[in-house]
Parts: sequence; structure tokens; C-alpha cells
Amino acid sequence: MRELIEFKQVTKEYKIGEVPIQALAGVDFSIAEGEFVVILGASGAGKSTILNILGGMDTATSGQVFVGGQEITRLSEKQLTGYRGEKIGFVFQFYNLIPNLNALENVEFAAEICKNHLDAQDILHKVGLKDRIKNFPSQLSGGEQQRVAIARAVAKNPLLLLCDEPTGALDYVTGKSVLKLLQDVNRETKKCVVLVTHNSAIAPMADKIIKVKSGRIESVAINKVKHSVEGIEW
Ligand SMILES: Nc1ncnc2c1ncn2[C@@H]1O[C@H](COP(=O)(O)OP(=O)(O)OP(=O)(O)O)[C@@H](O)[C@H]1O
Repeated sequence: MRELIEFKQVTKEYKIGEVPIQALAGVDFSIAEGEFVVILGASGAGKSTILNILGGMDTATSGQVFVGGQEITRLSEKQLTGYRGEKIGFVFQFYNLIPNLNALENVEFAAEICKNHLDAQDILHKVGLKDRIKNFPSQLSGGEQQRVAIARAVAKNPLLLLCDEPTGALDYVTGKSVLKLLQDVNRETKKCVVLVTHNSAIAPMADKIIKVKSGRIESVAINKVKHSVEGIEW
């Protein structure tokens, strides 16, 4: 399989006043096209920092990051804005929908800036919201709002989907159905999904599990057998 993502000796240092914080201390890993990857680690391990650098929302202090053959660590601010808009679909813990746009408008608004975007209505049907497309976020449950957020990310037809604790605000059953949707999207579209979580129980649903500890990669494991979300309990 071709590598889609490569991190090479990536470091990230934040400074709060005079005190430096080493969020990433030389991170190396690669992710192949089409893989479903779970990044696991305790709070403060550096998971979100990895995801934010990968998504062009933050920049590395040193090291190199390649995505689809492009070295994103060399991009200017303006080029990074283009990269984020065109290549990345984001799903966050708190859905970040625009409150005064309905579900369809939320998805269209994000998709329209992308050249190869998919039809917003089609994608909303696929995520199970056929009858809710005219609802505003306040008229939708948390799980439904997260489905809109996933539809919004998928409709851009991005190179990869980045999900930061996507079930963090949802109850067990709703969280499971959202994970199933992400697994289905990965299977059907062959898009690479990178999901950050502290919940190690969901590791069996991944192709690859990257464990992060104190800003370093603790281990990278490949699941020989990938499990459906339905078969996983936690
Ligand atoms: N903008 C920032 N300014 C200063 N320090 C930061 C910033 N972002 C992250 N950090 C620090 O970098 C380290 C890694 O943070 P990060 O958010 O990547 O961890 P995480 O594994 O995602 O944790 P959590 O699961 O709690 O979200 C932490 O010590 C954190 O306090």
C-alpha cells in the first residue's frame, strides 16, 4: 500500500511565558492510503497536537510532515489555508455547526469552496438524516449534529478525515453509531480516517493503532483482523 502520510522526527514546542512545553519530542510514523488509524494516549500525551499539525491548523517546530507527496511543513500560511480547506475534513468533539444555518446549508457552505465536492443532500441521506436536512442544529440531538459534522467533512471530498474525540460528547449507544458511520465512510469511500481518542477499547476497529506517550510514539500496531464497531464493547 502507498504511504499517504509521513511524520519524520516531528517536534513541537509551545512557550508559555518563559517556560517551554515539549508537546512532541521527535515523532515518526506513517499511514497508508485508505487506512483507518486510531491515535491513542492519555490526556496531554500529544494526540491533538499531532492531529492539528497533520490538518494544517498548527505548525511543527522541527521535522517534516508529508501528506499525499506534499511536504506540508514547507507550506506558507496562505498555502496551509488552501491545504486545510481543500484536502482535510475535520470532525471535532463539539460539532461546531453554524447555528443559523440548517443541516443542508451547513454541509453546502463547507463543501462549496472545494473543487471536487460531493452533493450535500446525497451525503446527508447517506448519514441517515434524510428527514432532518432542513433542521437547525438546535433542533437536532448531539448524535444527529455529529452526523451533520461528518457529512460536512465527507462532502468536501477531502484527501483525509481527521477526527478529534468525535464521540467525546455522546452517550455510549450514540457514540457507537457515530463510530460505525466513520467506519462505513472509510470502507465505502476508501478515504483515510485518523481518529484521536483516549478510549483504548475502540482500537480493534482500526487498521493501525498509534500509541502516544509524553510526546513520543510508544508503539505502532497493525490489526490483522479488523472488528466491526458492533462487535466491540466498552
Ligand atoms: N496551544 C498550546 N499552548 C501551550 N501548550 C499547549 C498548547 N496545546 C497543547 N499544549 C500542551 O502540549 C501537550 C500536548 O497536548 P495535546 O492537546 O496534544 O494532548 P492530548 O493528548 O490531545 O490531550 P487531551 O486528550 O487531553 O486532549 C500538553 O502538555 C498541553 O498542555
